[in-house]
Amino acid sequence: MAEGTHYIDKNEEVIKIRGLYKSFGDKHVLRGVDLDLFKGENLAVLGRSGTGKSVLIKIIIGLLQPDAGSVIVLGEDVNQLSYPALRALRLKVGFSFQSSALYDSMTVGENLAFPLRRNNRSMTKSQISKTVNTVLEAIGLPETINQLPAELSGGQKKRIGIGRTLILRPEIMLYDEPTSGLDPITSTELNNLIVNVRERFNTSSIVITHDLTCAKAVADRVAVMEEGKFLKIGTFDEVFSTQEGLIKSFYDYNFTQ
Ligand SMILES: Nc1ncnc2c1ncn2[C@@H]1O[C@H](COP(=O)(O)OP(=O)(O)OP(=O)(O)O)[C@@H](O)[C@H]1O
Repeated sequence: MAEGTHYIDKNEEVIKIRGLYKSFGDKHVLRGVDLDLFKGENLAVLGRSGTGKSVLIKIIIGLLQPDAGSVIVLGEDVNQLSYPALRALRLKVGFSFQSSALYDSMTVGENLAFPLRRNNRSMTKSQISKTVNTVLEAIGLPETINQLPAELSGGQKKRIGIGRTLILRPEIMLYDEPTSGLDPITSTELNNLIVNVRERFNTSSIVITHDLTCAKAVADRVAVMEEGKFLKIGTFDEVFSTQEGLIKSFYDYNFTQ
């Protein structure tokens, strides 16, 4: 992956998951998930559709309750928090939706300002405007400030979606399929952005993706999920140096077609 000046602290887990189980009726989705995200780390979570990646993310941000196991985020046990404490924690965990989830009737600038207006009521207009400009510059789209989402390309929308998540300065970023639906060149730009975000905003991140080029470009470690647990976790080369069937087929599908 791209080299930077970041430092990964392997003594500090910003997310620590142990023994996580979740079923819906008789459908056992998570079956014993253990996972650490270290401070400063970018971790890619790979897995086929329906293996439980989104369920895992929803449990991390407290939108779903697990049946068993523990999820510690920034030192707090997500399942034991009161609603106000959970809300406060969620402000430190930015979730960047696959769909970008922008408000169509608002300009880019208004979309970015919206989370600040809602969550930082003490900020002045000029502080909000300054913060919006800083983030727009960081994501490389300052010229779009007065545009509507409908006027943006797919790649630009994804960048603005990421910007809107960054505006609250989260400590952890969760990216859901950041490159899905994008051409290879735009995907590369998104991958570079994810690497730059870590450098500039000191985030630790989980990147959910099917795109191995993305995983290779952005992640320090990759974790392959299959049937509700992690089959293998390690550097890209460690994980994909195997001849093991499922992992090899994942690799072949991405790189040898
Ligand atoms: N609220 C729910 N009620 C019932 N079943 C659910 C619920 N949420 C998820 N599931 C089931 O859990 C399984 C895992 O879903 P999940 O969305 O986590 O998969 P995924 O790995 O994120 O897939 P994809 O890559 O397609 O997004 C699926 O079979 C899904 O139908």
